[in-house]
Amino acid sequence: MAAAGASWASSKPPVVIDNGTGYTKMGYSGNSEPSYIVPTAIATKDGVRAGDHRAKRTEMEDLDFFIGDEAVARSSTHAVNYPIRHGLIENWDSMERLWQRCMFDYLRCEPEEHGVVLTEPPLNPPENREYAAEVMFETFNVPTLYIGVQAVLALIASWTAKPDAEHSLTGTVVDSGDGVTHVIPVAEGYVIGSCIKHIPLAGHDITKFVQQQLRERGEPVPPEMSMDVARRIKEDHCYVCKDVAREFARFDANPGKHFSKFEGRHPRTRKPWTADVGYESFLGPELFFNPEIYSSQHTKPLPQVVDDAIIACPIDTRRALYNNVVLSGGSTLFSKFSKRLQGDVQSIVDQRIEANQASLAARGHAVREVKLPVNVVSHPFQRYAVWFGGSMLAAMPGFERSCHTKAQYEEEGPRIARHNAVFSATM
Ligand SMILES: Nc1ncnc2c1ncn2[C@@H]1O[C@H](COP(=O)(O)OP(=O)(O)OP(=O)(O)O)[C@@H](O)[C@H]1O
Repeated sequence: MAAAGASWASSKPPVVIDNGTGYTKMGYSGNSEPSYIVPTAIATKDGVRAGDHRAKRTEMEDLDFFIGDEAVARSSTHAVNYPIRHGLIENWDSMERLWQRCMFDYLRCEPEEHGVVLTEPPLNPPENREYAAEVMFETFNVPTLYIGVQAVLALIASWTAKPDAEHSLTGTVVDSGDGVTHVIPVAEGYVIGSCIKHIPLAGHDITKFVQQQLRERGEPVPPEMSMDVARRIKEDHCYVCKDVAREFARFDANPGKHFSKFEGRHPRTRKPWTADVGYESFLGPELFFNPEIYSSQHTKPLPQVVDDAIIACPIDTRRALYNNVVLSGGSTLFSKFSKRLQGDVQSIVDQRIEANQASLAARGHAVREVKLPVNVVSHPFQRYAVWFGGSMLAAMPGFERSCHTKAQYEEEGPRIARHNAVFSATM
């Protein structure tokens, strides 16, 4: 929706906040990195949970609370709450408090002087957008608000991978963060909602898997540190291998060469300990490609899910969707992730083409060579691609015309946020 006659209410750069299930990225538009990445967590005084009802808000207002790493660190004295589940805001009171700290304490901005860009997951209910608008315009008094679709922002961020190429808003976004992995086809800036696929495996599951492997091997990691150590091992040591059977054989042939060490200190006694890091370094990310090693419920490999999503899309979009598979989110950062994904999706596509051609030939039809290239795009901003896409978008000339304004909100109410601005209006 273009804001007719809207003027850019402030010359100050818009604030961009991408709230993920695990981590919130926040900063100012035009920057290449968020100013802060903190856990999307809030800690309130023990026994007093962050209210589930807005009615409770006033009596909670003065209570002390913490967000981010400070909240996580207070898990023994406070009730820690994660207001976003599977990408969707579930606890609006907590979310409002989290935004309050983001703006006033982290970004140190006066929200009434900055436009705000928020992001939304695929299939976000319109009521959630209305609610976000209500909080932003009424509680924070922001002059303008834009709610960007995460997959579209991830596509914009991927332009940095090919600065000279034509900027495309058609592609398949593979977004894997902490809580969920989505495969989202986007055609000319519009998410093809009916073709989105998701798998219930993401970074948190890989961390749990690594933790389980360390535990089963009896590594001397203090139990209270085990989740954090598993996460650090995952982030620093894990990689995607080409062939899991061959990788096992390589390790077994020379364990001394392939096992590495992780050293730490006991949090209370300060006694040093050392753990071996072994098979989990390639088995962790293997969950994406062979999920049955972790879950008996979800067994479809990610490359197959990507292919299923694209095949479900209109035929005239498929070539472009295969040609621009874009990665987004922390759990796509494993070394060689893009290469394996590209190779595996390409194999699925090639096998299907071959089978089709064999069947045509068997029926006496002429067969011509068909090529359908799969291209997986990775880039340096993948970790916070959605945030970065929001930052780029909000710095584009004319962006303000796509924002909802305070004046519109006052005239029409929260329903102005039901529909997102047509993205191309800003380009
Ligand atoms: N270098 C890395 N290698 C592998 N995983 C990483 C790396 N850096 C961060 N991660 C993982 O990425 C995940 C966080 O990613 P991200 O911030 O994209 O998720 P989110 O936006 O909070 O979650 P969601 O997308 O599910 O809402 C965590 O599980 C984290 O451990």
